[in-house]
Amino acid sequence: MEKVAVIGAGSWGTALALVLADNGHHVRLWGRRQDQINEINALHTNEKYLPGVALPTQMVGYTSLQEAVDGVSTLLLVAPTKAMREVLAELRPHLSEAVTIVHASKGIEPGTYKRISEIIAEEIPASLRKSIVVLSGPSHAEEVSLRQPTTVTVSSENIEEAEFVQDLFINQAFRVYTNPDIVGVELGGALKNIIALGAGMSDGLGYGDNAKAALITRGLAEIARLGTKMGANPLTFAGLTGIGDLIVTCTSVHSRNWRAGNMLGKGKALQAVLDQMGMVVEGVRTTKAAYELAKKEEVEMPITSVLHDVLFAGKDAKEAVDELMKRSRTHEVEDVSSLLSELQ
Ligand SMILES: NC(=O)C1=CN([C@@H]2O[C@H](COP(=O)(O)OP(=O)(O)OC[C@H]3O[C@@H](n4cnc5c(N)ncnc54)[C@H](OP(=O)(O)O)[C@@H]3O)[C@@H](O)[C@H]2O)C=CC1
Ligand SMILES: O=C(CO)COP(=O)(O)O
Repeated sequence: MEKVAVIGAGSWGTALALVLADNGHHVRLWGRRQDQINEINALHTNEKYLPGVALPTQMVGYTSLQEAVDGVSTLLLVAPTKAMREVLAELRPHLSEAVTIVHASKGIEPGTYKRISEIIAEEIPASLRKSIVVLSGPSHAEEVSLRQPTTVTVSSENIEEAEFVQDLFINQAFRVYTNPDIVGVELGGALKNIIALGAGMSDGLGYGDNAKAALITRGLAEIARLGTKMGANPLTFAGLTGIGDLIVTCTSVHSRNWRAGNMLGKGKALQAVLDQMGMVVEGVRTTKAAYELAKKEEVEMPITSVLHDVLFAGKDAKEAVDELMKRSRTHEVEDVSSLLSELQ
């Protein structure tokens, strides 16, 4: 059995800690608020983030990073993307030997356009890490904590380390696959949150299932377009961390991105929505990062582009949909359009 420190005691960190504890591992869950950690240790609950869920008694909460990481073989990072660098910088002095570093967060850093594995590689020296492994896929914490059937993918440049992490997590309710395409796995997980905001917005505007199916399908097309430009395997977007996560986030009431989009579609202002959510809505920052990255890389991302304008430039949500519908006609499959333009 392994000693694992889970860094981030929000919904997802707590749910993943529960999977590890179910598998018999020694789990330390780090959070920054003493009241929350007292609750986890005394009452074995985390009511703010996973209401009604009884946590295993062998899961121990810490507010000291030093104590949480002392002697562990594996770190699981589950902080919001915007806090990742700060958490890693705080963590670094407490690491004395190389550990396996897993992350399960979903985002891209605005300004640098770095994926989280790239941020980890920058912040933690190579001598202190055995490998960096990404865990991603269609997996809402609320369902994982009820042990409902869930599938995810782990990805690393080091296949043995990916398999080590697969073995840490896999159980009857939580099935884990491996995929060597770390770029595709991370980008699929991050970019689907943009489309989920759009799907929520479409529902909030009162549009139906046709519109949502269009957003999911054309959303996947633009995710794959940017992803392949950044070096991903296009087939990854047909898998759990691509279409799988896109479906769950665009259609589940558990999705914070969908819920935030829904409120925006009903006319609420962005800041009011974020204040009301009280949980991380990664899609907002990721929209900004992806919009800028797509411009830089000259990749067409029409849905991301109009969402960017709704979130950050005051565009009306209904007008954004009209704009998407009025775009000039095109082929659905890009290879066809490039072939035709070559023939012309
Ligand atoms: N929830 C889910 O089902 C899933 C989430 N994810 C991803 O996991 C990541 C974390 O999300 P999730 O757990 O849901 O988020 P939550 O909103 O549930 O919790 C956020 C957690 O991060 C902590 N936090 C916030 N800011 C900082 C900071 N500056 N330094 C340290 N800790 C901080 C919060 O602490 P505090 O309470 O003290 O504010 C809280 O513990 C995201 O990238 C998300 O996309 C991926 C798959 C599923
Ligand atoms: O990534 C997730 C499910 O796979 C969680 O999505 P939300 O952050 O929108 O809740």
